[in-house]
Amino acid sequence: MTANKRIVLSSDHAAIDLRQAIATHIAAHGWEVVDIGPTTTQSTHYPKHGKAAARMVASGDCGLGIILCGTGQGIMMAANKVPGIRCGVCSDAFSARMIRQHNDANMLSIGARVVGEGQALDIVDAFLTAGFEGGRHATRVDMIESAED
Ligand SMILES: O=C(CO)[C@H](O)[C@H](O)COP(=O)(O)O
Repeated sequence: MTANKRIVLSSDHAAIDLRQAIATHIAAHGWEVVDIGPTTTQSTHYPKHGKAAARMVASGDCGLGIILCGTGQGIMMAANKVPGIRCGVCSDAFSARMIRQHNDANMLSIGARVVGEGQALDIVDAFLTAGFEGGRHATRVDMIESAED
């Protein structure tokens, strides 16, 4: 669990409807949603949306972030270029729980062309209710965060 209950959401054009469904769902569960768009299905470029959301998490403005594109892959790659971001793509709830418990992920990426709304909401719930376990996993996360060799 994170103390900062502000969560940033963003996507590209492929995931507008699913992003809005997720925003409604998590707002109903006590999260302060910061939805930075976009709001239309006009074609756009996922890297700028992924990086914008990632910067809000990296700065501490938001405790967590959820980002989406068609597969979840491209926007995840862009977010992970921002220092301090650990973002995983998940298509199942088990993985979403584990990226919090073992990897201390601070962002979740979902593919709107991969999973349906019900599955996506299960993934989001798993991500938001799990907490980092620390211990041996902290050693490994520190290794991720250390300078590349
Ligand atoms: O999944 C994505 C990136 O990983 C994008 O959503 C996808 O590439 C967009 O494709 P298109 O411009 O054909 O809608």
